[in-house]
Amino acid sequence: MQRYKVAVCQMTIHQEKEKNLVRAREMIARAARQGARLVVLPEMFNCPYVARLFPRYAESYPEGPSLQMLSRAAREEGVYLVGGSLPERDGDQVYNTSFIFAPDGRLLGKHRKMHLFDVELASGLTVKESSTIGAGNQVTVIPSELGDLGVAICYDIRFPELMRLMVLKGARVVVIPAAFNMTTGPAHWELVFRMRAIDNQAYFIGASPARDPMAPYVAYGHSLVVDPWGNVVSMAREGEEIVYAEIDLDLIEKTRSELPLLRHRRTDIYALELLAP
Ligand SMILES: NC(=O)CCC(=O)C(=O)O
Repeated sequence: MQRYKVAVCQMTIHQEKEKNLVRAREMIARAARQGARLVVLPEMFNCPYVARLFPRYAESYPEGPSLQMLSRAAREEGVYLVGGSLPERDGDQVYNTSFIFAPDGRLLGKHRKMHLFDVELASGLTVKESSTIGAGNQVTVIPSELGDLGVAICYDIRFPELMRLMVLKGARVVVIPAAFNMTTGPAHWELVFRMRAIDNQAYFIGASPARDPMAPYVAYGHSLVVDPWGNVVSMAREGEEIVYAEIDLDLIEKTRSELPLLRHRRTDIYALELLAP
């Protein structure tokens, strides 16, 4: 499929998990009715973005209610679904994980956030994801008829090595469930998505929660789709909404043939090496 519609669901996240599942399900249905083939939810879509709460909301695959809902929604609506992320329990460990489903409800793959957001910003914002969750160690690229999908989570986008590894593994559309905040969002959100798209000549899609000024962590919003030339094709404002964009896979080839950055890399001089399996 060379052209298709993507829908990015910028949903408000509530304390109650059940409310989040109902809202996500409604938005997926609405996106499908508008003709979206790929639907994307934000980071930690089923729980507030508060590290100490992650274990309480954590679920295991396949029985977790959020995971059941995602699989069923993908099947009932006939869409590819990047289910944002949620706290995933695996034995004693919890991860910040994105699960990706096919239109028949099958799990296509998952990405565990690789770079944990542990920061103390001068604005007063302190986050320590590593206090409750573990880091993933896999580069995630999912073959699909929509063009191979690279998936990473929020802070992961700041690491150009990971983005480039995904693209070298074939990713043409990179999907990033995310939740930048009111300090880093205005400064870096749009820039970093545009820059990664320009570097890699691929589509970059960022899905944020809607901004809730009363939340313990205030998300920036501004979910967006950036094309391989670095143009912002579509961008949300701060409130709850679904933004749509057309993905045109031919534009990737066109951009790469006009400006062959990937071919012009001096791999005789430097290398990017994947050390983990
Ligand atoms: N949830 C996150 O990883 C936040 C990352 C972030 O805000 C950033 O600036 O990077």
